[in-house]
Amino acid sequence: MYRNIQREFSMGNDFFTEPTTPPVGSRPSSQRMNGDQSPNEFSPGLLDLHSFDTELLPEMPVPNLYNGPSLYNPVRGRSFDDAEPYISNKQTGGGGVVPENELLKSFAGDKEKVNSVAKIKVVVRKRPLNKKELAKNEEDIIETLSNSLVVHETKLKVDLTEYMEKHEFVFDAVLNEEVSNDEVYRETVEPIVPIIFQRTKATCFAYGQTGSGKTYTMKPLPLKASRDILRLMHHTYRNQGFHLFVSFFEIYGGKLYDLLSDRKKLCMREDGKQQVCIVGLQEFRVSDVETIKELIEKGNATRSTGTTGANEESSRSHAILQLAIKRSVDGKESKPPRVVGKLSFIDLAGSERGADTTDNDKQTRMEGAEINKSLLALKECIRALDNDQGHIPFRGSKLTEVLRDSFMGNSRTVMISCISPSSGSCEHTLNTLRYADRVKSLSKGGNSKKDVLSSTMNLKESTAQPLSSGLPTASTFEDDINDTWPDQNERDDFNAREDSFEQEKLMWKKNGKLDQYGFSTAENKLRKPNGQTKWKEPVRSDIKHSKSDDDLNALLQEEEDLVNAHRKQVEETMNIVKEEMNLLVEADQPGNQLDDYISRLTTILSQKAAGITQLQTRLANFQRRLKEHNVLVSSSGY
Ligand SMILES: Nc1ncnc2c1ncn2[C@@H]1O[C@H](COP(=O)(O)OP(=O)(O)OP(=O)(O)O)[C@@H](O)[C@H]1O
Repeated sequence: MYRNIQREFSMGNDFFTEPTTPPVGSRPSSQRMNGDQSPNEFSPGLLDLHSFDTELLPEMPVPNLYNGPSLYNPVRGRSFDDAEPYISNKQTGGGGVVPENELLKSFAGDKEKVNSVAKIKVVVRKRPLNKKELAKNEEDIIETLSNSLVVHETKLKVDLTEYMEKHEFVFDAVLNEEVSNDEVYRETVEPIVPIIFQRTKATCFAYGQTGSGKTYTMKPLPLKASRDILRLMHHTYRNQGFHLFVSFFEIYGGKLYDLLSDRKKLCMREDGKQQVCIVGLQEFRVSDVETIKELIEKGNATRSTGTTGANEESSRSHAILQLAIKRSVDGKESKPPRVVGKLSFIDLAGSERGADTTDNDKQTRMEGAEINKSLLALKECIRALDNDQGHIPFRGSKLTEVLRDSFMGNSRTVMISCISPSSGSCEHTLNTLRYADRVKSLSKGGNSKKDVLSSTMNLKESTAQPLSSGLPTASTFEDDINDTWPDQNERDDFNAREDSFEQEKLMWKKNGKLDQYGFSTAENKLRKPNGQTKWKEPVRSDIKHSKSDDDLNALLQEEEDLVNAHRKQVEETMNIVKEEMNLLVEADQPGNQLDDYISRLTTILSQKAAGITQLQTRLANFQRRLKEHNVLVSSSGY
């Protein structure tokens, strides 16, 4: 009776009203991966923080890419050294032919279609079995259909015989192992490219266990998106003062590092208007694809990697690549351009880091804890946004703090859940799919509250960037600090610490060796939890990180624990019920032993009661904690 458990989730039919690409089909995986293939494509991805000026632009016309011949030549053979931060506004030459891009074309002149792009889209991508998995005779347990998939989990009965449990999930799209990166782009990012010219911020992130294909999936996306963005800028929006900016940074162990500036440590600050700024982040103004490619390659090469049992090239950091579209005010280059829209790509660290770190050192375990915290907080933020919750728990982690403005207002989110097909990864795969499912099931499409939030938050760009200077945001943020930090001592203190940090970095460069993670040893000492950083984070009177943040983190963790305990209890109950069924069958047999029946039934009932009581206690404790923090408004409110 309980051999097959089917979980069904309804699919939000709210994504594209008229998909221009046919649903990507799937077959049982006959095709296997020929070893660990390295993508022959470059770059991974990343994110941004400058809010944008909602009043800057009138309603923009929806782009029509196909007016006139292409002047855009993506390859210009420019070396990275030529790419100064803030590259001058050279038009590209050449006569490359713009390939047909059906989806972008379909947006032309149809604002309704722009609005119809759902707020949240959840896509699953299954990779092929790799060499190691094949060598271990691991099986492909994922059966994919057009927008659903079934996980075939092998389980053991009490008598140790095997049985199959099926878990079925439905998402906006399911991409099987035969789907190319081009198709992934068409399904995920391409639909949102045109709307970032419409004062929209969009975020695309990949989630999944180590080695599931996040980097492989994310790498090509920013470049493909840049191509389409430049195409729009060079045709539809030609001579309209639009510029494309690229930045690339990572969050490692809760700290920010600039991947385009020698892993320079960055500070994230929030001003009184709750606008988030990254102090010192280099932004490069770009006008051709080749330069973007070089920047992305440089960032990827700088990204932290470490070795784990699951994936030797495993990434321990969240990498955030942002493409910002800015526009000069009144088309005049003398004034700093303002952000119109932004597309952020986030290649998240492996989702199971905590579980994978038992054999590693303390620092690795701490990294795992930090990663888990941020993934949990990310889910909570998406959930809160779609639940119309007044309070969005951005401060649950550095990742969500940094993403804050990308989730506010007229935003779009695309989540790509990457999964391994192998039987050995079944548990992690189910966790990934449950995470994706929770994000999806919370998505309701339109959400008026978010728009209310955006207008009340007064989203304005806080880090004006001088068009002519080519300077990164650091210098301009100083002005912002001077404006918003009334206390001169605090400002001096902050500046002194920044100077000291820069000097120390020079010394590391001179003397230091890089450690296995690509960090200098000196930098590691700075980061070590026991040694504590040599200076504290700049203290701002209007930033309250302290207790409320800790409380929030603890609550988020408790909630996750409760859900896990519930899941475990359901599984245990099912096992017990199976045992009961067997007992009843035996009781019907002639000559059964009454004593045996009574004693086994007693045990079974006690087990059931104990499980329920345990869960009730945990639930009551959690409800009490929520009430203490004024989170729970009704018994079903959270
Ligand atoms: N769809 C795919 N087709 C072919 N090869 C793939 C695919 N997805 C992943 N791979 C290969 O699997 C290996 C692991 O992928 P990848 O590095 O992208 O994993 P990851 O999820 O980013 O891992 P980590 O979290 O540790 O960084 C790589 O060798 C990659 O080339």
